[in-house]
Amino acid sequence: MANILPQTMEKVQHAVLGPRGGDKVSDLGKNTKEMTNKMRLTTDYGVKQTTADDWLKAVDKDQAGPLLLEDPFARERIMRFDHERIPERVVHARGTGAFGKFRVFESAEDVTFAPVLTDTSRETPVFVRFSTVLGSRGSADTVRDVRGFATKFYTQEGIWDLVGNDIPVFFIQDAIKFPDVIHAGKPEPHNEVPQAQSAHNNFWDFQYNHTEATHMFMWAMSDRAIPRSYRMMQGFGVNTFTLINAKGERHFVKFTWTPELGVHSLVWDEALKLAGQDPDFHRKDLWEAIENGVYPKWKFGIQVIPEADEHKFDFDILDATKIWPEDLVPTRYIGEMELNRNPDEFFPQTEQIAFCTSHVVPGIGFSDDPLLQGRNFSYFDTQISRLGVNFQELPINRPVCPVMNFNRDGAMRHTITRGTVNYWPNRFEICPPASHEEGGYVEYAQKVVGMKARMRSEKFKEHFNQAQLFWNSMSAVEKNHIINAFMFELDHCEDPVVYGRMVKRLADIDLGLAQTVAEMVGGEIPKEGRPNHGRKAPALSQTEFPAVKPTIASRRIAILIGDGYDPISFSGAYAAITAALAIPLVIGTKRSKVTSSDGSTSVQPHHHLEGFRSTMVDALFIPGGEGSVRTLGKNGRALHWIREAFGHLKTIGATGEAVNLVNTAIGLPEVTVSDSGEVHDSYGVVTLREIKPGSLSEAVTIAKGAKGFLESFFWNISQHRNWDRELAGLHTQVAY
Ligand code: HEM
Repeated sequence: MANILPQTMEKVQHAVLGPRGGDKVSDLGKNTKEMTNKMRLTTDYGVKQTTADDWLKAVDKDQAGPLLLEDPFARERIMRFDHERIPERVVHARGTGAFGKFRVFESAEDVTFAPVLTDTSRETPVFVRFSTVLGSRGSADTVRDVRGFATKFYTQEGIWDLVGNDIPVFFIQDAIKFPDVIHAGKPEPHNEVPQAQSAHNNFWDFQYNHTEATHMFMWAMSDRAIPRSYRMMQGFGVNTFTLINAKGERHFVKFTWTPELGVHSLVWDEALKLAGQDPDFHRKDLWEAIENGVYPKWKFGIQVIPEADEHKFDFDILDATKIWPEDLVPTRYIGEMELNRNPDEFFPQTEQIAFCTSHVVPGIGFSDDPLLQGRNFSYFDTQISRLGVNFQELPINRPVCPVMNFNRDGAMRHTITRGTVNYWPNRFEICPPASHEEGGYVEYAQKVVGMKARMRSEKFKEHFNQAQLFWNSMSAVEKNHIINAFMFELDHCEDPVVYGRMVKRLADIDLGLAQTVAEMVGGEIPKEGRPNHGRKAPALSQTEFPAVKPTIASRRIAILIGDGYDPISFSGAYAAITAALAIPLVIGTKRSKVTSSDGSTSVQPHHHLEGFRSTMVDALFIPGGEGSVRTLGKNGRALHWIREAFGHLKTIGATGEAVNLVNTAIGLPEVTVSDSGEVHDSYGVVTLREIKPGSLSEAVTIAKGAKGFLESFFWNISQHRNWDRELAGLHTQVAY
């Protein structure tokens, strides 16, 4: 293969195609309108209308008459509305997205010539869509499911779509199985139940019968499947792609996103409740963070294997049910992405965005991964039925670089191309193919040999080693959560054949796991299992991914108050929470004004106790004040807030009289509280009985071993959840 010089290529392209704007937002500006009160209502064909309320009728002032079909305005409104819906995505139907930017801080030119991965001075606009897989468009955000993490890079060389998930492996090795795995997971065909759930017979029947899914279902039962936020998930390209460098050498590659805020999850009871209490929880969370200027960021990493090393591993590196363990192939972090702008309108942006794994730019290529190759066919094909053959012309999908070719016509064609020819070769030499040097995409000259046969290479047949590796690498808490997930899921399978077999399958991973689950779900308790190799791998447990630096930024912190609250603690905590870029949410016994103990101040709460729930916040603070605490103590919902936050392992802070309230509500001897001017931290319950001037200062440093009340409270919140509480079994002793 000839050498390719990216800089030359870029210069030639500029000369041939003209200057190019890298700014997707200004590109979208061509199609964006503002609505103002200066404008007047018109039909779609531009004629001003005098009413938006009355259909033209045969009518007089005493009698209603029939509507007249002749009214073009009314007909336009109704017919236009009748056709508003388009098919939802066949998978990943529910999602949300945001704009942002991507930049490499370390050039990967040793392995690729793609400027998006080598040019450190370049900022590439992106749009990211996060999603669940199984649920329909109107389903809930917090269900147990894989999350999609799809990134559209608007590069100067064309669109690169990196269509990944928050889990690095997949259920199947060969794309031909995709309809089966999705049918088995979606609602069952006879009654369309259950919605957005894997907890049913068909899902688990398939998992048992299809052993290559074993590794993936372990991930799907882990905390990865119930993220706290899209902002706190890793992303993985999953499939094996290739990178080609300027010398024409090829490397295999896997792509990874790692969040700056750390990888964090909900707890299952919270996820279950949120699905009903706030089905848009993740959607709102991303929106709120961006609106508040707390922009989520991810490091971009690559794992790279030289072509010559393809067969050096005991697994096939083209098998999407396998990870490349980091001790064998370390991740090299080379870039960073920030999401910093919410869409203007959901439908033409987040809904109409269309990702295709087949969209890659020069310097990036495919591998023979049999899942990826099927995906490369499927995405383009599905966009044709969802959006139409001209889907790439839609504003959100069109590249920021020039597009020119002989594709023509089709439903909803927008582009008007002047000239007399629509074919190549033509006598004018219009729109010739680009040469290599001009940036034309050149397939890597890969030698292909083989028989034409429906088979996979030998290493694809091993299905359990990495499922064991994953289980062995989990922390004690994560193992508990996986056990509980199986207990829940298999309890929802009514067919004893399904749960009985699944328990046997678990013995292929770990006998103790299988026995514990079997006892709970009612399957026969296995006596022996497949020997566990005992190996562990770094970077599989999400405890390996704390936030880059301890922070409470963007965390929601509820402050519970009633009339008679202590104004000093209240305002001290409120100011410090705000200064730390977290979100204070005042939850009152009512939403009308609540007055402080000395009558000096009053505050209008954001919500009242019934309207909002502890599930929607990360932590709880209750200031003292005799009257407030007395009222809260008699309010069952307030007590439930405290107990539920405790059960969900959240940090709880209390000062003054509220210390006793918290102590009584939790009611466990193991959880102790402050009885003086000393701050006390017991299992993440942070209390201070006596408030002195300066006890709650606004400037808080978040660091381990903090002594002050807010320091200790914030440090606990920055750790996400109090796992010691769970390890001591305390969370299960409180009713919530
Ligand atoms: C490595 C495994 C896979 C991953 C990581 C993955 C990821 C994703 C993601 C993130 C989306 C949502 C895109 C969006 O937000 O618009 C999606 C949609 C979709 N995926 Fe996959 N997928 C995988 C496997 C497959 C396979 C094997 C097929 C078919 C052979 C497939 C077909 C589809 C289809 C048809 C859609 C809907 C696209 C649309 O309507 O816009 N996926 N996938």
